[in-house]
Amino acid sequence: MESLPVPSVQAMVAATGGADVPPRYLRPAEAVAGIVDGEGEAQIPIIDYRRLLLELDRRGEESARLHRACQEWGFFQLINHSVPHDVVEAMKANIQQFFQLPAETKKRFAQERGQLEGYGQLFVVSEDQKLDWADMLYLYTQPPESRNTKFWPDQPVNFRSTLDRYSGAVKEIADSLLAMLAENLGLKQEVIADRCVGGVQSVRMNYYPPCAQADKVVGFSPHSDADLLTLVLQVNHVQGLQIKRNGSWFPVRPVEGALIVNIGDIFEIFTNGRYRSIEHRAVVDPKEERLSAAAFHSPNIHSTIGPLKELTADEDEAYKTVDHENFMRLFFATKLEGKSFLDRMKLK
Ligand SMILES: O=C(O)CCC(=O)C(=O)O
Ligand SMILES: [Fe+2]
Repeated sequence: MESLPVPSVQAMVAATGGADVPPRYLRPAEAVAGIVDGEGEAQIPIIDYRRLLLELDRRGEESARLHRACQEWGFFQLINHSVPHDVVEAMKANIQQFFQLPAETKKRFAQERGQLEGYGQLFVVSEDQKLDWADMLYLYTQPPESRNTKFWPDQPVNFRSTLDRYSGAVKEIADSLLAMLAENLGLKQEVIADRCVGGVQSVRMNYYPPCAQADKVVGFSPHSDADLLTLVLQVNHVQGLQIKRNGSWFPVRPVEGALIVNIGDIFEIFTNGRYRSIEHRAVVDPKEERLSAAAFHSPNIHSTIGPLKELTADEDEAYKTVDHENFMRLFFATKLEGKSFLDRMKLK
C-alpha cells in the first residue's frame, strides 16, 4: 500500500509566494462550485457528551438526538467531551509546531515506498490526477503495537507523548459513542464493541497552505471516510470543512472546544445502510493556513467487514463482505472520489 510521492505544497508556496498554481492543482470550475452559504441557516447538530453519559433515564433525550443526528446528518459536533483541555491545547500546538519546522526536518518523517504512514500525501495513484492543496502527516496510533515510531516526529519534543495521550482519550470516546450508536440501532453494545477490542486507530494531520487562487483548488477532495467513526479536531481558527447535503456543499462552523464526529463507510456497511457515511471535503483559505487532525476508528484487524448478521435476519445484505486487510488495501489503492469506493462495495 502506498501513494505516489508528490511535492510539499507548503514548500512550494514558500518558494514561489503561492501566486502561481501549477496545473496539477487547478480544478474545473464545477469542482469547486456549489457552496451553500449556510449563514444563518441550520448548523450540524450539537451533541452533549456529558449528557449522553448520564444515568439511563436522563440521557434518553440526548441519545434520541444522537440517533437523529446520525440518521439525518451523519455528522455532529460533540461538546463537553472527555479529552482534557490541556491535552487538546497541547495537541493543537504540537501539530502547528510540527508543520512550522524546516522542510528538511519534516522530511525525516517522510513516507517511504510501500508505506502509507509518515509525512507526505495519500491517494495519489496516477501521475495525471488532480492533486489536493495540502500536506499531511499520517500515523497509526492504536493498538500501541501498530505504532511505527520512526514516523512519529521527535520535534516538537512533546509531540509523541501528546499524541499518545490525545489518541488514547479520543479512542475512549469513539468506543463509547460506538456502543451508544449500537444501542440506538437495537443492537447489543458488544456487537460493535467486541470488534473494537484492539481496534485500529490512525490519525491524519492535515496542513492546508493558503492559496491566492483558493477558489480554483481543493484542500481535500470529496470523500467519505473508510472507518467506523471519525473524530476531527479543528487545529486553528480557519474554517474549511464542508459536507454534502441534498446535493450541495454545506460549510461546517466548528463550535469552540467541540470535536466534529462523522459516520464512516464501515459503519454504513456494518449496519447495512441504516446510518450512512457522508461525503465531505475541505476548501482552502486565500490568506491563512488551515490545520485539522482526523482520528479514524476501525474494528480490529481480525474483524471481517460486512453487514452485521444481527441486522440482516429479515433483509438482503446490501454490501459485500471482505476481510479487513483487503478492505483497506482496496481503499488506499483508489483515488478519492466521493463515495465511489463504497459504491464498489455494494451488492447490486
Ligand atoms: O480538514 C478537515 O476538516 C477534514 C479532514 C478530513 O476529512 C479527513 O482527514 O478525512
Ligand atoms: Fe474525511
